[in-house]
Amino acid sequence: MNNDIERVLISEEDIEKKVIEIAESISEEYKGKEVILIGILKGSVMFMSDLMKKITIPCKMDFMAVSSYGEGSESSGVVRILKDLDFEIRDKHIILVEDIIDSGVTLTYLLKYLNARKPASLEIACLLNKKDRRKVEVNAKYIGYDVADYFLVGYGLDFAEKYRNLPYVGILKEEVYK
Ligand SMILES: O=P(O)(O)OC[C@H]1O[C@H](OP(=O)(O)OP(=O)(O)O)[C@H](O)[C@@H]1O
Ligand code: HPA
Ligand SMILES: [Mg+2]
Repeated sequence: MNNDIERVLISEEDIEKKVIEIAESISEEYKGKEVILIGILKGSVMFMSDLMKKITIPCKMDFMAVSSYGEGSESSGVVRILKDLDFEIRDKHIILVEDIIDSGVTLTYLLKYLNARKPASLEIACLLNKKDRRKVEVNAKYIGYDVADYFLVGYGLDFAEKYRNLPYVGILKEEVYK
């Protein structure tokens, strides 16, 4: 598996530091409020669980499953909801937790979908931001790292469902997906 990686872009140690920073900001800024973290399956799973463990205020977790990439390395542009929320989010403070913003299509769709349910607030916490690939603008309150336009895997990110279990974020060798 490691042989398919061109190089490590963000190490396990750096991810951990960044997760702690984001968790501290959230703990401070949402003090006294009830927060629900919504993880977007499956890519957000590692970030979601590490982040939640470092948040020091009471918070709940829920998940949605959507998919737009299928087996490929390019977004199809069509977002499908595979699993909806368990919780009612009206008047709640919501933080959407994502591994990566690429075209922005997934989060734009989700913001619109969730805003229709009238949460008290709706923000985004995302570990990776691939700005140069944006098709639709998305404003995320908490961003871990701005990254260049490489196809990335690890720490939840996959290619054809593989590599999610790598503990770092790495650049996938082009020959693997081209
Ligand atoms: O900004 P975008 O271009 O929409 O891309 C970002 C989304 O794509 C990936 O998910 P994917 O649909 O591949 O599902 P997964 O999380 O199960 O890997 C990633 O986890 C984000 O959710
Ligand atoms: O770089 C990426 N890697 C894996 N999944 C993704 N979904 C959007 N961008 C990426
Ligand atoms: Mg994916």
